[in-house]
Amino acid sequence: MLREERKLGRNGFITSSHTEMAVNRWETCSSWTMAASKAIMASLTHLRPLTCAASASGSYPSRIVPQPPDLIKWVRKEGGFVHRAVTIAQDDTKGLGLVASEEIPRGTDLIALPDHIPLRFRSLELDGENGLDSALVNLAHRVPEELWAMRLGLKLLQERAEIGSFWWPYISNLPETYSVPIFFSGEDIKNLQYAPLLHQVNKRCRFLLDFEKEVKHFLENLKQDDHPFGGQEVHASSLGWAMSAVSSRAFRLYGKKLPDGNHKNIAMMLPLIDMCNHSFTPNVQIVQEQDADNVKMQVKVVAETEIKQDDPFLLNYGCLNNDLFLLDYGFVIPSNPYDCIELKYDGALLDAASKAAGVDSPNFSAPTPLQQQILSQLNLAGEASDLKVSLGGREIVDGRLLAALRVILASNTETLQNYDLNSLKSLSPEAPLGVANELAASRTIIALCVIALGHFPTKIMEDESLLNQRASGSTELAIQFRIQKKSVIIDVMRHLTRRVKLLSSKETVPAEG
Ligand SMILES: C[S@@+](CC[C@H](N)C(=O)[O-])C[C@H]1O[C@@H](n2cnc3c(N)ncnc32)[C@H](O)[C@@H]1O
Repeated sequence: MLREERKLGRNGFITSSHTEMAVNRWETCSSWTMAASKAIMASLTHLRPLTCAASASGSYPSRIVPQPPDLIKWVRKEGGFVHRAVTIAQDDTKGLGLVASEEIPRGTDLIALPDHIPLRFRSLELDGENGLDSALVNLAHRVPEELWAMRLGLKLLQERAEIGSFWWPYISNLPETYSVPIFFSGEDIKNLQYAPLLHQVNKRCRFLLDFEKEVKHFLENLKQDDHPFGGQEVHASSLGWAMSAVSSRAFRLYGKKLPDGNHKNIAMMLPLIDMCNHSFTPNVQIVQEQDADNVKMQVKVVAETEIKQDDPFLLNYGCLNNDLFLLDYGFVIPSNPYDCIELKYDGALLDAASKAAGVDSPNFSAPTPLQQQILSQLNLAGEASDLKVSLGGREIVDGRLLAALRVILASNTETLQNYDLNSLKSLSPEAPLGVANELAASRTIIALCVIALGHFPTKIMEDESLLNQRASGSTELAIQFRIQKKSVIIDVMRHLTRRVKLLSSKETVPAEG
């Protein structure tokens, strides 16, 4: 069957091949914090459509078509259930969202989507090689697993291109543009000031630019009938649009039960349900119901609390740090309790921090065999070591980093003979290796924070005054992101300063002879 195709026009589907590679040097961060001290950044910015005005600060991206069909009506027409109190409304800062038009008791079913409404990549799930999808399946297999959003994105692009697609009423309601950093200008990527995120953005841009070439080459040799996008070219910008649409809206739900009893995770886009915005204190949740044969599945949204009239319906997208919120969803959460900064465990750096904290000749660079053995158990030494550690988040200090600091700063290594790894990793009020050791470890972390802050080229006050000037949406987002990173560091310093004060008051003054 020859399928009718819709032109992949406008937004994200620019036919220009002028993909610019913004090459920047990352000069502000030394290797200890950063995976890449000189990151080459590829930016998709010049593929962004001129009409695009997405930003996190109140101007909303338009939808794919100016007046898309009524999504609620469509879901009902297709056999889904939508509670009469569910309405779509504009939020001040979050784009469109779902709002309650009347009070709703806890436990009420709000939306139910039958099995055929979610948009998923079924032939990929089956690993099928059949029919019209085979070219698409083949392309999807070239996408690394960690970029699962691009796999489903290929299916979304195909449906977007096809006139008469079942999902057109849903797709036409999708935002035309996304505020994720792959679409930032090179300058705004630099404005993030945080190399681990730059590294991720760079990786995604590189992937999209390379994948564009791979897709083009693959499609060149296909017959028109087998072409997944109706003969149309696909560019990095359209691939980026699709990847962002999926990463910011898709859910990974239970799929088929595997022979080992576990369920396969299946990514799917849930029309209407994906209009719910995020909160760490949600009032609705997603419930999945499988039929008896485990073949068909219904996805529901249920009120988790009582919901007042005019309240938004809010889902928790996950306990994520701001790197993931920005990369996948294009927004940053102020005072996010899960935000953290990433550091590399590095002996020379920790020696420097310890010295700055007043420790005499610390030996992070030359641990004793017993210390080395404990570092290996912490996975901070040895062949398969993982040197990424973090500050901030729920843990405040990464347990592995804390344990390593305590162990290396132990003045009497005999105290290590009967160590308990769990108590060494815990920032409980106890000082597992004594008060003096705890003080040295806490002060070293404070010094580490000072060094980390010093690597940001601007101070929070300067950032705040930049925010008060008129900036574009992506510049604002980048500045908000880096303010939050610096705030995480300051919060860790505050926490440890309080700890030092408390410990100092407990420290016994040695009696003079
Ligand atoms: C699943 S969609 C929710 C519906 C979306 N607001 C819309 O207009 O279609 C996720 C997107 O909503 C926005 N969003 C959701 N929760 C947010 C929040 N707490 N703060 C800012 N933006 C949010 C972000 O643009 C995010 O990528």
